[in-house]
Parts: sequence; structure tokens; C-alpha cells
Amino acid sequence: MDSKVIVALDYETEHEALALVDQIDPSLCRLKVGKEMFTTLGTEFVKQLHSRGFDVFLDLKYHDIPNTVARAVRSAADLGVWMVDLHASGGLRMMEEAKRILEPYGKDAPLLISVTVLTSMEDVDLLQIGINTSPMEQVMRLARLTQRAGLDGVVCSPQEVAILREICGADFKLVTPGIRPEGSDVGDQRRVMTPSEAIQAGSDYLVIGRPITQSTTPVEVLKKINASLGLS
Ligand SMILES: O=c1ccn([C@@H]2O[C@H](COP(=O)(O)O)[C@@H](O)[C@H]2O)c(=O)[nH]1
Repeated sequence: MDSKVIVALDYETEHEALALVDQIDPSLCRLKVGKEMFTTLGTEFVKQLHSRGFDVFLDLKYHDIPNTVARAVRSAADLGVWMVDLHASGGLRMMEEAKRILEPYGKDAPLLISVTVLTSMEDVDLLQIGINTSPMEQVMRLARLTQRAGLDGVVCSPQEVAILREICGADFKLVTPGIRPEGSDVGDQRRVMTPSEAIQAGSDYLVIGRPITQSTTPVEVLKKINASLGLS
């Protein structure tokens, strides 16, 4: 089974994260390590997940000058992660250098994707940082730039997936946080869809955190989501 779900391991402690990880089979999902756990636990935690057979998306959303970002991407490749990301708003040259530094890795290079517009943002948030356009327009602009730089895909909200699939084609990876099963708390997310809606729209991978990790029955929730996608 090729799992579509990437569980965002946003926990305070290694103990909490592994309590979930050790109940699930790697065929059920991939795992995402983000800023909280990486800052606390570093590369050793990623290695622990690898040793348990999981693909890891290292979600550190690099955003810096081209040389710095490219070198960080190379470190991620050396760590052996499955996917790594950077902010498209770092610009074309930054993305091109990050892609170029992965050339020696060939087929073993991680997928390199960009974050377009955070799924927590809506029109007013963009306006406040001087972007006078809709999230949809800005996502389209940054996805085109990402494709021009030769990256493998983007992080976007499920609401932009259908149009990006048309613009960017079938092979361009569309990775979508902002996933909320029916009835679950939206929290700080703004551009959301349910898991099955997102897959129907054309998402390749669904990033899901709190609806699973904050549940008292996380494994059941994960299995229920997989079942709703026809992946049980
Ligand atoms: O635009 C983005 C980019 C990344 N994320 C990350 O995905 C998860 C979502 O967690 P939930 O608990 O399901 O909201 C989280 O780790 C974010 O850092 C995102 O939400 N939006």
C-alpha cells in the first residue's frame, strides 16, 4: 500500500512521539519531523524513525540566502530523508542552488519541494505582509516559480490542488496540510478540506497532525482516514 498520509509528529517529547510511532506499521503512513521535534531532538530522532522503517519528511522550511539553504538541503540528503522543503519566497536562485546541490545524489536524492503560502494564512494575512493578492494567486505564482527551478513539487492547501494539477501537470507533487476530517477542530488552519476531498481534488500526500496526534485513539483515527481513502 502506498500511503498518502504523512503524520506530523508535533510532540513535546520523544517519549510521546515514539508511543504513537511504535503502535503503527510503516505501511500505514509516512512521518513528518518539523521544527519543534527537530530543535529538541535533532538528527538522532530522524535516525530512530528510519531504523523503524519509516520514510521521513524533514519539514524545516528553509528560508535563507541561496548558499545557506543549499548546504542545509545537502545535510538533509546526507541524513537520508525522503523529502525536504524550503520556502518558495526565498526566490528562484535559492531554489535552483538547492536543486543543483542534490545532483550528485542521483536517484537517492530526497524529494525537494517548496512551501507556497502557509495553510494558516488567508487574504488579510497576506495583505498585512504587503502581498495584495489572494492566496490562490500567490500559490499559483510560487508553484510556477518552483517548477521553473526544477523542484519536485509544492506544499499548498487542498483548495489550490485542482488548479495546480492543471497548471503543473501530473508528476508535480502536491503536498497538502490543512487537512481536517469532518467535525474536527480547524485550530489555526484557514484553508482546509477533509482527507477524501483533498485526494479527490488531486493531492499526492496529506499532512495531518493534531486530528491524529491529539486524539485519545490516534491509531484508530489514522486507520479510519486511510479507510476513507480506500487504503485500508
Ligand atoms: O502550509 C503549511 C506548511 C506546513 N504545515 C505543517 O503541517 C502540519 C499540520 O498540522 P495540523 O496539526 O494538522 O494542523 C504542521 O506540522 C505544520 O507545521 C502546515 O500546517 N501548513
